[in-house]
Amino acid sequence: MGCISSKNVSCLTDQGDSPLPEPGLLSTSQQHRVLIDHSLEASHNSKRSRKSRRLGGSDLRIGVSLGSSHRNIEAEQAAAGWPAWLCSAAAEAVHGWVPLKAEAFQKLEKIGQGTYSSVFRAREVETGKMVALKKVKFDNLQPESIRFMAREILILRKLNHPNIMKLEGIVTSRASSSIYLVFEYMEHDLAGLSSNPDIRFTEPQIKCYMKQLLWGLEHCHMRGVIHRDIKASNILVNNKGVLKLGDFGLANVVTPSNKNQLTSRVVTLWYRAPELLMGSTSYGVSVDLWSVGCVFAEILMGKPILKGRTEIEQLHKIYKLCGSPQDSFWKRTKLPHATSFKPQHTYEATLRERCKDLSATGVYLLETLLSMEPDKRGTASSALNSEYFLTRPYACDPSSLPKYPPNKEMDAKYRDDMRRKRANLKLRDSGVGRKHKRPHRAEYDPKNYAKLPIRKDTLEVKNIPNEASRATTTTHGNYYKVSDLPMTTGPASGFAWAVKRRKDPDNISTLTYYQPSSKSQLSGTSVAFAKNTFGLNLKPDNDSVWEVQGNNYDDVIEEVPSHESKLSRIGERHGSLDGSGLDFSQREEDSPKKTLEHLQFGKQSISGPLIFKSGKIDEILQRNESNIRQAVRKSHLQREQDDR
Ligand SMILES: Nc1ncnc2c1ncn2[C@@H]1O[C@H](COP(=O)(O)OP(=O)(O)OP(=O)(O)O)[C@@H](O)[C@H]1O
Repeated sequence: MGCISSKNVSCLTDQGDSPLPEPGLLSTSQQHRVLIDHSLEASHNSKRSRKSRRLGGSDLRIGVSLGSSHRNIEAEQAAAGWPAWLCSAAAEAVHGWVPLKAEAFQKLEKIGQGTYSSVFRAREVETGKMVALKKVKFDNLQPESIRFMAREILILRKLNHPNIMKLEGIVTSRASSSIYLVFEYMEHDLAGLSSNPDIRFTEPQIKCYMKQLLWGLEHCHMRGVIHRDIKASNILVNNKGVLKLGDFGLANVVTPSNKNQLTSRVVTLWYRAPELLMGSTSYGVSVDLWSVGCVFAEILMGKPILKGRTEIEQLHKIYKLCGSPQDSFWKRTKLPHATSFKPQHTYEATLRERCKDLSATGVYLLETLLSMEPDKRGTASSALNSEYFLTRPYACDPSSLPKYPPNKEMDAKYRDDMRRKRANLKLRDSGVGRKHKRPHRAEYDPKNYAKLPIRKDTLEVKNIPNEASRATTTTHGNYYKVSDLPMTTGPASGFAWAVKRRKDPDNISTLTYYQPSSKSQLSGTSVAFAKNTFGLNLKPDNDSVWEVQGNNYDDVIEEVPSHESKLSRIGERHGSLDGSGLDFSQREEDSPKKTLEHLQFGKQSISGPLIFKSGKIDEILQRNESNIRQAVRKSHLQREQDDR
């Protein structure tokens, strides 16, 4: 199976010079040849590609860079069956391929729900082979979101390794506004397996998974690809014990010569490296190594090790686990938010205590991967050469791994939900919600935002579905139900800003809104706090609420948020370290229309730093809580319908 090259097809299928080949089966090597032959070579040589490299900072740019006869290529692609919207926005991604037909697959059950996609198990009719179909739907066919997905495709086409999820083809039809990416079917993901109480991995098994993960990552890094969303649910495992790294939706390509800035709004919160939390825009592949460390700890312990709900809580947990950085770090660091995150006192590392069962070589590797300083994390190759893998017990063979019943993050969530439902029936009624739900990269539903009656004069947003918006939302894995939220800063907080905030009586039990047009009105706390307390920029008819710099795709592939754009996110904020800080965020998924209406507090729109007294807030929050629940229910129902 697979998309076949429109150029190679004649010799493959013996159809002479037929310009319209039928999709068919290709051997792996043929498919590989197709991938190498086309697309990327073209993109590297094109003028447009050089321009976008200059503009945006990656040597892999999405854009039409197919040489002089762009129109011809579009026509050729249209003739091959690609929809016009796809050819015009992302010709490069599908260049040399022909689409697979929907009828070639029998769609079975839904097996995964991502932020931008639903994943289904399906059977290839002709061969009976199981595949995973990742349905990517484009609201309004916005070119930015199409090109965004195109980058994922291009990166997948660039990679070819047994431990990297292989893109086998693309299903689409001229009439449809969505496409299906076809992947080999994987029975499990590491989130589902490691959280299953019935499964406890042995050391050889853990070594086996870790080695495969590091091999896959080494392949990416050697090709300049930073994954930027490594987490247990993006690591898939099949019944032969083969592990594959998936979901390259946030990946980007960096080269040594490429000095452009990257966005720090990447990687799901629990797996996010400290330098990203501190706002680094010049990071490298070591952010992936940090995430690998988190995954390593997760499969050792059977649960995620750093489950922060806010950026600041995440860093606090990191300090408590790995120790806070030395004074010398704070003196020399130039990370934009470092001072906001400097703890008042130092923390000793507790990693060794928490990993008592792990061998010394394992602890050493884990400590290396979870080094606060990126350049101490080593590389995927050095990790593979570490003593951990070279000492007994050695990694087992993948084929000797037990066969588990299908187990995915989704199954784990279902298990959790059922357990929670049973145990928390009463709590739910009194408004207490989930606190540590596994974070997704993003959790918002643009469709619902689009209809909001937001006043243009008070709220603004720039163009959206691009990497920055997608990345920005990564932090929305963390959310509280609003009525849970403690409204004062607790005494245990050790961070400078939190202490400062306590000294300011107006900042206790208040909500401070940011008004884009009046920076001077930010409340007395640090900007770092304010930016995440409640920044909201909205546009009346846009698909999203995230503001990013630039609205040209090439410009925004890597967002470097301005001061203001950083202030413009809803739902992400610095909470207090002890969880007692002011918090008014909610899941994006949980906060569609109704929620936002209520963020305006009825008819009162947000037009400045509004201060609410705490008593009122409780009342408002309770009202919001019930409205949020209603809205969530509606949006889930809607999503279910859409998926059908
Ligand atoms: N090839 C596959 N085989 C089986 N299941 C898969 C496959 N690819 C993805 N899934 C399942 O679907 C889920 C979502 O897929 P994916 O992560 O690619 O989507 P996404 O929209 O990028 O998600 P997220 O927002 O969580 O990053 C995965 O966690 C996994 O459980």
